[in-house]
Amino acid sequence: MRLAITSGEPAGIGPDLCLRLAEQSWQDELVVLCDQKLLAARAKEMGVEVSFRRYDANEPVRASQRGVLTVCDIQTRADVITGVLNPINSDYVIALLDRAIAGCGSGEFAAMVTAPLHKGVINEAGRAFTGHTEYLAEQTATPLVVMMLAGDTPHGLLRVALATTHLPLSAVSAAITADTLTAVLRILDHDLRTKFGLAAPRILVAGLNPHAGEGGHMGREEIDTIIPTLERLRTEGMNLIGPLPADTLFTPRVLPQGDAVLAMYHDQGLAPLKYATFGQGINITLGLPIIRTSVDHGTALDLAGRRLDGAEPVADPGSLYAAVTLAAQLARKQTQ
Ligand SMILES: NC(=O)c1ccc[n+]([C@@H]2O[C@H](COP(=O)([O-])OP(=O)(O)OC[C@H]3O[C@@H](n4cnc5c(N)ncnc54)[C@H](O)[C@@H]3O)[C@@H](O)[C@H]2O)c1
Ligand SMILES: N[C@H](C(=O)O)[C@H](O)COP(=O)(O)O
Repeated sequence: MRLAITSGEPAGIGPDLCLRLAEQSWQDELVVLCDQKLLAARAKEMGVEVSFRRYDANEPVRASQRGVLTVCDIQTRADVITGVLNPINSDYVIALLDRAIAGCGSGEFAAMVTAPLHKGVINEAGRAFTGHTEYLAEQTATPLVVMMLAGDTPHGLLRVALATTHLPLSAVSAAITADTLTAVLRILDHDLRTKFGLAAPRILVAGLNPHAGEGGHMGREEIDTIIPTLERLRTEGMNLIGPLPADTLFTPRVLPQGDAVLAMYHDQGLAPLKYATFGQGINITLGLPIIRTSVDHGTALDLAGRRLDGAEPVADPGSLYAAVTLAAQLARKQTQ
């Protein structure tokens, strides 16, 4: 298998983590999409010993050797200062994504894995951009996709999908309609079956309001939208539990009752997930025609370029390793 790894924001930890993929060998060919000059400079800064092999799409797919990084060289638009954002390089970040999406679409790559980018600096460069998830949906002409993050906790694997993604909190209620909730739950149920092999996935659905609305006394979204939608989808055979009060949903007694949680908005679901799994979890876009996984963290500008000599904390590559491993598993499953 050949997997594309986009290195993300050049001033952040994406290039550092990509370099650290070469700390082990991989069964698959990992092709890092990055400016090779930037990787060489960052390796020097971090004290990493690695050699680079230029990617050639016409060569046969090969396993990745420890100590060697295969690089699809795409040049930054301006010199990179580690830890310092530069809007001029936003086009470069987008070019990495476009190259990976095109390669996944043509079959050149079996999957894409994304290192973190910085949404703010891309907007500052004049491009409306809310995240990989939404960009991938747009670029693959997919009307709706679902963001799901997952990671191991002491109580078992936790999967959290989101009914809404990157939007202001003030816009969340209006975004939760019967139609969108229905579409999100259909994608989640379908992909839990097909991608994760769950024959009858049990989905714990969070309410939106405190105490799931307290019978309508603390908000009506549960009564007006969520409950009727869940009832309708249950008649189609979906195993849906809820709406449950979100504050006690993420507790060891409730979580084992489901295979995944559907949270109504970003921080409702991701705050408990990251509390339990940060640095080791993965992000996957469900409902896409291509396979895309990602890390569970952002650009961590404060950690970029740190030397690996143990003198100070460095970015943990665990989540990128987990995202690559999952992408390869899903790609393999798809070809079986
Ligand atoms: N997949 C992605 O592209 C992705 C995911 C999350 C956030 N972001 C973006 O990243 C930017 C910065 O976001 P933020 O500051 O909210 O979150 P962040 O994850 O970059 O940083 C939050 C904290 O976690 C630490 N941290 C992050 N990754 C780490 C790692 N691998 N190992 C050890 N510590 C780590 C940071 O040093 C910081 O203290 C924003 O633009 C955000 O939108 C991108
Ligand atoms: N919501 C994600 C998180 O908090 O980890 C993150 O912002 C990444 O989103 P995209 O994969 O859509 O860029």
